[in-house]
Amino acid sequence: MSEQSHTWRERALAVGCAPLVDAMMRHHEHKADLPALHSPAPERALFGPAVTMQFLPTRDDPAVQDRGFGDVYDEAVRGAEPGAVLVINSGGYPESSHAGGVKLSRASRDGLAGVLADGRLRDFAELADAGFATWCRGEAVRWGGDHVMPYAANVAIEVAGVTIVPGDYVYVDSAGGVVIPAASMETVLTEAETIVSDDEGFRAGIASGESS
Ligand SMILES: O=C([O-])CC(=O)C(=O)O
Ligand SMILES: [Mg+2]
Repeated sequence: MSEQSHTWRERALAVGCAPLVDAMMRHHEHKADLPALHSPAPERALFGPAVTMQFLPTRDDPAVQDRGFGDVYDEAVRGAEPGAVLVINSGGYPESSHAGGVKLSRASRDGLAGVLADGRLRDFAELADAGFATWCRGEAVRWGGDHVMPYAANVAIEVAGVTIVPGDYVYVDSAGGVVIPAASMETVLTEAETIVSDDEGFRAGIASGESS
């Protein structure tokens, strides 16, 4: 992870999700917040620059080629910095499995910060022991390859009604998530820190009876 990303990670974890969402809303008009998601290790927050895998509904004819998870994954992470976040869209089937412990063991090998999937994932017990953070729509037991297939790497994708482009910074914890354009990171973090310190002031005012 670059020095810059490392510093931003520390600062993002210190402020948490809601202040980051508030700060995004002060600087951008588009929706950037993600709803609360599921994780095999919910105490592990996820932060880092996005690489993307675009899933599509499965087709069984040669007009749309199923490239396989490994090929699309390798293309997505090629050149990514350690500490990147693999982001996967639903392909229209958020209840179907998009990957599991075996496919995602690549994220440990490549030093990713973790995975954000707008679909379900298999093997939560395995993923809980992996050295990265995982957030998704829930656990699946059934293979999902007859519903969705990985199609393209590092294109813009949609997750929970939010556009994510490669290089955006993604933050997810047990409260929910937020997607921050790289060019806005410094501004949004500084704003979020101001919101946290303002909130401390409001709380003190309420406790002392000075604030109505
Ligand atoms: O079989 C699948 O597609 C997903 C899975 O369980 C794994 O990657 O371990
Ligand atoms: Mg499995």
